[in-house]
Amino acid sequence: MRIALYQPDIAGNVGAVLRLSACFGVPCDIIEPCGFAFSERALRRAGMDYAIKADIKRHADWNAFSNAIAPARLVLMTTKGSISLPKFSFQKEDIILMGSEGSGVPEHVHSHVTARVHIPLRPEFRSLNVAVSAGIALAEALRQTSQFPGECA
Ligand SMILES: C[S@@+](CC[C@H](N)C(=O)[O-])C[C@H]1O[C@@H](n2cnc3c(N)ncnc32)[C@H](O)[C@@H]1O
Repeated sequence: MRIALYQPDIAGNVGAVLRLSACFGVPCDIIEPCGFAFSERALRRAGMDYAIKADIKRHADWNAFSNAIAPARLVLMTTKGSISLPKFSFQKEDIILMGSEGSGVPEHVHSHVTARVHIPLRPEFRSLNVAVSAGIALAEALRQTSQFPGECA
């Protein structure tokens, strides 16, 4: 399992996802450009001591990411997903792709992914915070594939 962030805008959200990544031992791909100056130094300065222990791979853009990860399945978390999280079956090598805070991912990314999955919400609410949705999706994926730390598959 891996988690990938598409052009994240908010440093605090990236810090929260990198903390998930470090705590669960799940590598994190960051698809740039980011909406802020991303660097290990900045993470250290912000006191994100968990985050700097994450296995981070930075990619200059979508094409660089896409070439680096083939042939893994890409599971896009999106409010427009055609299948709901409780009904989706994860596989061990899946990459969970999260959209950017403002605009999710562009159409060409929607058409590139293997599956588009939504977390069901009450109808009057549009979306969750990106780091919260990453945590919910990752927990379900790790549970289904018996990949929580210390679990034997
Ligand atoms: C604040 S939302 C962005 C909303 C954006 N307007 C869109 O259409 O994707 C940031 C990211 O969190 C994830 N997300 C938020 N709520 C979600 C939900 N209910 N189901 C699946 N993913 C969700 C998606 O990856 C989304 O791109």
